[in-house]
Amino acid sequence: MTQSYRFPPGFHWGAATSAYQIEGSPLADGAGPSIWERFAHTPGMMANGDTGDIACDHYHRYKDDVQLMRALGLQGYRFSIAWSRVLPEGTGRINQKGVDFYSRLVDELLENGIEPNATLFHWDLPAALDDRGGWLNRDIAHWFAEYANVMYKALDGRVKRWSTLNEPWVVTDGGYLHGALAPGHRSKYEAPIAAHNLMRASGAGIQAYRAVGKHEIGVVFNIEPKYPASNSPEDIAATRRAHAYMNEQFADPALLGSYPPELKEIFGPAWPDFPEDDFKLTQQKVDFVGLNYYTRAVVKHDPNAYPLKAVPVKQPNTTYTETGWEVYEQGFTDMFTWFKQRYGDIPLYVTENGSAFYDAPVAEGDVVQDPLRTSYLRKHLKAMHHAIEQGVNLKGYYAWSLLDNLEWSLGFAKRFGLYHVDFATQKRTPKATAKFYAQVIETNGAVL
Ligand SMILES: N=[N+]=NCCCCNC(=O)[C@@H]1[C@H]2[C@H](O)[C@@H](O)[C@H](O)[C@@H](CO)[C@@H]12
Repeated sequence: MTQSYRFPPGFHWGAATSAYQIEGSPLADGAGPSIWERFAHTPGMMANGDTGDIACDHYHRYKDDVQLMRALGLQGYRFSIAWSRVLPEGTGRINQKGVDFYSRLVDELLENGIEPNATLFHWDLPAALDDRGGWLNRDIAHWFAEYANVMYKALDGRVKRWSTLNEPWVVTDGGYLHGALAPGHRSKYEAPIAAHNLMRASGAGIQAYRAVGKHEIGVVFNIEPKYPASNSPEDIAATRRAHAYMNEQFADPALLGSYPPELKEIFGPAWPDFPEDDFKLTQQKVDFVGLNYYTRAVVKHDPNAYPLKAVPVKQPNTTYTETGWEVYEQGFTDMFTWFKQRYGDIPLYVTENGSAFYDAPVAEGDVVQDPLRTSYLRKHLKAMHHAIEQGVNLKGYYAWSLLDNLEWSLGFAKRFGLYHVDFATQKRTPKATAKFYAQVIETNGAVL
């Protein structure tokens, strides 16, 4: 009997983006600068000197982009809100024109039968708050709750699914430890403090929602399953450290109210003794958790690797994407199994999954042929279906990304979109993967 890949009735199919990566016009209509506005305009920080000044011009083209979503039959759209568009100084004065943009976007989605899924923070912290210490200042938990309340008041009731943060690991690893992302710090003393305050802020945002919210709120983590390069005790210990650092450092304070012991092992004296009371804030009941999956890592011990003493090992005879990530769909299934075992049967959404491959330019009206991206999607949807068959409480899937966009400091060259964007003309062109995904949605997976 051939395997059926039909998903449960009501499984939710969507696509995802984020504000700084697609909107453009970062300072329009009274918006304040974010740390990404500053970082992108700092020479040497961005590939090819790319910035989010225009990006996909979604700030002006959002109605047309909603029609692209409708053409795929999307049931949901995950977007983020630029904090400094609505609170130019991060706290205090509200910029109503900024709030109005997101209100118009939500209404456009609802009018087209697409469910809005809003992320409050997708890395673009207001620069004014960074000037006050940003994620290193414990007060940011209150600043974030103030911002969250402004958006709950403006959009709740129309937005039925909220996320506090997107991928706090990337914010601290990229923005505070290695410096490759905004705000570009390089300190193993700052990274744990920023990580902890991110989870305090997320907890404060969830608490604020419980007072006024009518629907669902959760938090989004990137998970990258780790596999030892050998059975040596050193490699197994290195894998354990890498797993705790990337996959447990944020979910544990949110869902267990504690940190894994490996973090003190990794950071040593740079790991603060956080007040026990903090975990009463970081640990809040969530309605769902969003998991972003791209790849796995095979890990070996390396005494010179800072600060993990662990490094990834490139795998032979397999496919890697343009961002250097191994195509490994078994890791997708393994991720769900691990998550359920450690944190219990919390409703889950895949809030991001996708791949960057080179896309050849096409003639007018054609479809961009992207077989490697279609293969990645097909393999990962099947792997996700296996997880559901194994009893994982998975409610939906958001493809990353609706559009080719600004891949942060890697610029526009790394293309994850279901739709190709010609950034010189802003023309959107569907890729073959978009057509395939539309069939997946129409048949609820039966076409896989
Ligand atoms: N090494 N390594 N391993 C993989 C670690 C992945 C960490 N980066 C992400 O998950 C980011 C997430 C982000 O939300 C989005 O804004 C980004 O555009 C995508 C694509 O990059 C993904």
